[in-house]
Amino acid sequence: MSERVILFDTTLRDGEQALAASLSVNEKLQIARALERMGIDIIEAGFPVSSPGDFESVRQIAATVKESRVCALSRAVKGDIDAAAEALKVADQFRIHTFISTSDIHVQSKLRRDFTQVEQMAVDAVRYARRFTDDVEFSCEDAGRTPIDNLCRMVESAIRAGATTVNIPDTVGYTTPTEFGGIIRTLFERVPNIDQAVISVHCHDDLGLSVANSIAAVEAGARQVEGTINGIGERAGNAALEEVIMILKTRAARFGLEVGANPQEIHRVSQTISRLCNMPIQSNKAIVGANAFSHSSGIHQDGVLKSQNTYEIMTPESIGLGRNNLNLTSRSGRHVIRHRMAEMGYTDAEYDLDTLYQRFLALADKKGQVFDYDLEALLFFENQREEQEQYRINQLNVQAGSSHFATASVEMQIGEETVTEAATGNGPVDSAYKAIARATGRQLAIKSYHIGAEGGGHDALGRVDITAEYEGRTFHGMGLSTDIIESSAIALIRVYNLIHRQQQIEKKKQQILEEA
Ligand SMILES: CC(=O)SCCNC(=O)CCNC(=O)[C@H](O)C(C)(C)COP(=O)(O)OP(=O)(O)OC[C@H]1O[C@@H](n2cnc3c(N)ncnc32)[C@H](O)[C@@H]1OP(=O)(O)O
Ligand SMILES: CC(C)C(=O)C(=O)O
Ligand SMILES: [Mg+2]
Repeated sequence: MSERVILFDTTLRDGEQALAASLSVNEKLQIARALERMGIDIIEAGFPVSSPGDFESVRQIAATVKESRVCALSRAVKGDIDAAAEALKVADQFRIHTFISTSDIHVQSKLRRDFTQVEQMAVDAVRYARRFTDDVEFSCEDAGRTPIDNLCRMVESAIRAGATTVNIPDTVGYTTPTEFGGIIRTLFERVPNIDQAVISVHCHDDLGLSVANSIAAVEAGARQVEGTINGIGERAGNAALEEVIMILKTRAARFGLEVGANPQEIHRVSQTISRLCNMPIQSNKAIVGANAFSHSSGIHQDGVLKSQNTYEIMTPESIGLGRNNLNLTSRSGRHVIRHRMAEMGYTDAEYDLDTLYQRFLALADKKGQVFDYDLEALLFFENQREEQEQYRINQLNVQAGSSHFATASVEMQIGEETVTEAATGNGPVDSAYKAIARATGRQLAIKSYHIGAEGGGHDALGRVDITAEYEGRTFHGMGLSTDIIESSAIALIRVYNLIHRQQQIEKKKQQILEEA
């Protein structure tokens, strides 16, 4: 049997570090479940010591995800490791990932210590983490700029202390493929106990080389690759895992390495993450960009018509595109909806068929044909609704024309109370937002507002993404509807509910502190 490359996804940790607004617990759970369905080996769910919200999402992911191993990050600090272990302990098996910098610049300027002290901190942290689990990963932060003698010394010490995976990050995306592959090769040549741990890599994209560096490392013997879906992450991002997967699959004959993930899930996972993270995908992005499988020029089109492999090294079907040939309309029944959901990987337990079907019919009546992404959008909103208990819109009416102010009236449910308000504004969205703000009694600063379309053609769903600031924190809300004003209102209500939930979490934390 061939060797295996372990896939480690850090979308929920490194990826989330780069978002304008943090994800809610439910959004993180939805992403974790999509990654699990895709067959990712290790899911880094967060950095529990960093906030009560992150702690709670790691805890819930550890309690829910069964097929992938859940991991959490900690500095080489006891309190961080305690928080990670506490959040993860609901799972039967879990990984603690602890790290500390090894490069001269980080050791001296950031940690303000010498290398020997840092080495001792790493050893202590790994030993301490091993008290909670036998799966401990240690990362040498900024390994790409670390003098090779120090790197070899740190890797050897971490393994001796009990690290079962040692990760070599190119934290600032500084190295080139030949250089980075050379570092991994040197570790294999010089570290005497290296065969007692899996060697992992974690590359950043500052010079656009993260995937190339990861592949060079695999060629040199690394057997875990860390990355994120769509390459999101700190600054220019992390290695895009979908690219790593498709390189190892498409060029399987060259690498001869097994990868567990199901590539047919790639398109959907990528779309889900882009939508929830409010991170659009550039159209020419490899594998998941809108143009990745389209052919524009005559000579190419002629070639593809004669034989697809003239210009396609992989098929769109291989990443889960274009598998649906059953039209979904208001004449469709529950069986086909269930069939499509199962094809997309959703189990019956993950949604309520009757509720989804009723919402599907309402959409099909408005829109005609309904596509897979519409079903996913409906499910996404069903999940959001479950969370949205504090603020709800009962009715929203807007009047707008070219010659006068727009007027909006809204009836809202705020907890147990029904509140009615009205406002005028510069346009329909402005007036609706003012009426909603009056009803809630909370003023937000809207920092960005984007309208887009989900799906193609004039009957696409209108999608609105907003970011809004409240008391120094940024929140992201997304709304989808056939009516763009409704989408705008849904996005805003989502933000109000996120603020409410954040305040509940803070309150709970305060209570725990007071009781302690
Ligand atoms: C390369 C990476 O992606 S690393 C992960 C980055 N992710 C994040 O930082 C997101 C989560 N971070 C946080 O929530 C906060 O930064 C916390 C909770 C971890 C720490 O917050 P604070 O205690 O306020 O410290 P702050 O972030 O300002 O500074 C970091 C401190 O940790 C130290 N530190 C940094 N990395 C490590 C490490 N791996 N091990 C031990 N100490 C470390 C720094 O030297 C600094 O210490 P100092 O206060 O003695 O100077
Ligand atoms: C915490 C480590 C693995 C990291 O994200 C990095 O070095 O980029
Ligand atoms: Mg990183």
